[in-house]
Amino acid sequence: MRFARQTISVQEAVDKWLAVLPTLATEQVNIGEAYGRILACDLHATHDLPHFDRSPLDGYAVKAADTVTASVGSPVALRVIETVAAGQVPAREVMAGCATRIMTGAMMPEGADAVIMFEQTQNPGEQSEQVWIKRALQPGDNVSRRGEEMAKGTVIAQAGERINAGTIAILATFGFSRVDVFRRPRVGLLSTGSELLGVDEPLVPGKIRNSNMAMLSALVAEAGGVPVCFSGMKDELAPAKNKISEYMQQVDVLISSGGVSVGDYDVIAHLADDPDVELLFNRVAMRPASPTTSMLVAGKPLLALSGNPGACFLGFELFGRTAIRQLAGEKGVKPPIIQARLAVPYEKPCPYPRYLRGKLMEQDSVLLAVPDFNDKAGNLGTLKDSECFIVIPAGGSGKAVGELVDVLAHAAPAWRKDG
Ligand SMILES: Nc1nc2c(c(=O)[nH]1)N[C@H]1C(S)=C(S)[C@@H](COP(=O)(O)OP(=O)(O)OC[C@H]3O[C@@H](n4cnc5c(N)ncnc54)[C@H](O)[C@@H]3O)O[C@H]1N2
Ligand code: MOO
Ligand SMILES: [Mg+2]
Repeated sequence: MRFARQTISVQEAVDKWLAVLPTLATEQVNIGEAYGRILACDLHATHDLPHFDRSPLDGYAVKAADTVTASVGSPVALRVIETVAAGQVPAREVMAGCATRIMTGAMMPEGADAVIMFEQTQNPGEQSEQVWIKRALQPGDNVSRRGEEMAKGTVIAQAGERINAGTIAILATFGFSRVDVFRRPRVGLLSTGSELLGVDEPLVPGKIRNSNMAMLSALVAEAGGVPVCFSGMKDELAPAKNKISEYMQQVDVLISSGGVSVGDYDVIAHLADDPDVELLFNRVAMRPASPTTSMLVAGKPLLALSGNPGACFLGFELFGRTAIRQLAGEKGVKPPIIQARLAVPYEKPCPYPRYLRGKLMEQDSVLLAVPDFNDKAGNLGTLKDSECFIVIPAGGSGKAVGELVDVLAHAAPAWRKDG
């Protein structure tokens, strides 16, 4: 099994992997904790929006018919009968020849069918009993009608949507102080490698500090999962098998790093021979991260990423992030592929599509993809700068400068990052 591997495409592998993931239960949370969670049911408008006719301007509510002859040279005089602030209910009906002084957001008085802004009136002093209208209005001018934006019952958000600040505004408007969301997936993290030291341990010859575990924990949290960090495993098969079975009981999905290649001590690769393991794939047509493996262990999903930090990062973005988002109930989790022009040539031929980390930038209205040439799978210094993967197709001799390439964006572009 370790050596005889069947290679499948990234697309096939992602589909196979996502297909085995369960759907998680739902729970109710307060609106204050809903940001970033995934809605578990469709939400409908509980009332018309707005739910009363209102003024979108500071001005005067009038009968449009009273203003038909009004112009700058020949303004029309109306009698001001009342002032209405936002939050108040008008007391008086606007009759012919009258106007109500009205503020932005205030309820329209009966009888009025248009609003004129202060700037198009004359002598609009607060105490004035008369106002001169300098413009003719049509019925409905400058009035936000009841239900204009949404009618009661309209679907305002759908199950599977990630709740962002805009969703929160809608929830608040319609009085949803509690909301049904999917439970956050518990994501077990496991590193394999007898060479791994804790972050606070001193270096000794032949050993390295465990960076994948810390990186994956951050990536899992970023994707909306709850990272559950298990203690690292030595490259010893029998204890590794027991530990993996035990850990899997405690989480919705287990993500491991290392031990997936063909080395003598690659424990995850050996695991695939176990009778209660259903292997989904153990070789994907891509570089790096081709040995990325996934399997069901006693029915539970295990994503085994390769130990090389760059490959681990890419494997997480393609399979880990999508899995966490799908487990969390989100719809449309596959990263959209956009096209950009290659900013510099990439002329290395490759038997598999190569996923180059890079950045996106705009120059003269053209979207440019700028590869990171620190692309050895074992390198990690520039992972922090990665905004996207630039896909160089298999075969041929790479791509020339200016050629269109597929790009998978995975992080906020630099202009959206905090700080
Ligand atoms: N004969 C072959 N050898 C290798 C092949 C191959 O096809 N034939 N594939 C190579 C490729 S591609 C990759 S990727 C790696 C995959 O390695 P593993 O997933 O088995 O990972 P390890 O062997 O455990 O480690 C690889 C590398 O990464 C370092 N590492 C491991 N874990 C961590 C961690 N938690 N934090 C930081 N760095 C880590 C480890 O020390 C190794 O240097 O196999 C190639 N070999
Ligand atoms: O898949 Mo490996 O990460 O190319 O080194
Ligand atoms: Mg190995």
